[in-house]
Amino acid sequence: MAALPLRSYPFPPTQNPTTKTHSLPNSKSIPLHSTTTPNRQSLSFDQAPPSFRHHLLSLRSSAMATATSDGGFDRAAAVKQFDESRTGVKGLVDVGIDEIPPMFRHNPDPLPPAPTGSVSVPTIDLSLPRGVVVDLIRAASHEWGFFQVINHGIPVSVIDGTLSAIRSFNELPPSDRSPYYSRSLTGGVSYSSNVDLYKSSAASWRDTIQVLMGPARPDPDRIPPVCRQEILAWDENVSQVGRALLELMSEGLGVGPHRLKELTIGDGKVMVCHYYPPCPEPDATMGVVTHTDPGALTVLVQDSTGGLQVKHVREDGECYWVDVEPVPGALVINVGDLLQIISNDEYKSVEHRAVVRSRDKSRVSIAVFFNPSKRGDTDFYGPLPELISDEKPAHYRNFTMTEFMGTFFSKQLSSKALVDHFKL
Ligand SMILES: O=C(O)CCC(=O)C(=O)O
Ligand SMILES: [Fe+2]
Repeated sequence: MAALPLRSYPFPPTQNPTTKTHSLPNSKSIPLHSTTTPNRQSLSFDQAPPSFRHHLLSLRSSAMATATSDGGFDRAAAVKQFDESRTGVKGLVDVGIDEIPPMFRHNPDPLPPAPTGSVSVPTIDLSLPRGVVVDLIRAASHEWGFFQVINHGIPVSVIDGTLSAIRSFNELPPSDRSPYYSRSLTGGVSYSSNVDLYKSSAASWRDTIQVLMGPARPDPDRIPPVCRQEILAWDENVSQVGRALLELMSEGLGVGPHRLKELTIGDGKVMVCHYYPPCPEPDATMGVVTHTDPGALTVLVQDSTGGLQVKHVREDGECYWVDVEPVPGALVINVGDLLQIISNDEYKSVEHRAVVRSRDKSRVSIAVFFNPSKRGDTDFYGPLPELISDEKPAHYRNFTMTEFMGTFFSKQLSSKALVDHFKL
């Protein structure tokens, strides 16, 4: 049985052959930062140590325009140099760029935003009577694949403290962040920019700390001290809410509250802490490109900046991007591909993305992906037999998690290919 949770987010922890391999930092040898007095200020270029300034300047010129001999833009070289800066997108902002490097430019998306106030992702109050909550969650999971929950039991102060700890890490001086920079998830923790950097056709405006939280937690010393306690506490809190939601969603399928838990969904956990730096050209780039989450269930918390959008087909057949408006204290829940398959399409895994909103404000979001921990060669997943009948035949074939993960890692993020791959 594979011990790893379903995935590294959003893409495989495989090392590009052209990239230097950096081992995870030995936290004992890197400078430690007080967790009680985090540095909440961005480091300006002038404050950076001289060696780092030189490094950032060379990065700036290369990322801004890496010319090929024929005068074209050498994307591969720009990507490599950017990665080797080991300071992420925030490192570019630290240098004071006033336009985004070409490697971050995305083609405009033709899909329009929903007319203001016309539709919104449902917000569900978990303190309502259980039967009501089950019905509301079932309907939202079917129609939207997304919903927000309030009164889930995690205090707003904990949410705010966790988000600000992630911001603090990303706003440490670049030379203090870079020892953590790594694409390798060996040891269960990584900090890097664009986990799919070498696969995507355009890079996104975000940096990410990933932590594999289940079935086993990593050595806490591998998590940067400035956000260590908060990350570990967030795992505790979100796991409780995740388990409660899985029970409610299991009940919503009419198979009793424990059916999804029996499949060990909830025991495999990956936490991804995204930092979207302020951006000089927000409309020219993306925070996260259009994708679906491959796992079973995602629990996400976002700050008040906004930017998460869900693709929604209205009753009249029109398709729009709908903002998942930040609701103070709320958690955003979404169905992943695996749960869509297990539910035989009762619940929908819906495409979403994060746009970049601000020239002068950063955005932080933290997603926890819940997946099965049982991953043996004889552990098959597919539509629950209880949901299959002559009237409702199975829409998908069965598969092992090894096949599921292998398929995911072979696909691009911005597609619905994973679900389609297993369709009958
Ligand atoms: O930052 C966000 O709001 C979205 C992140 C996301 O979709 C993901 O991590 O899968
Ligand atoms: Fe996502």
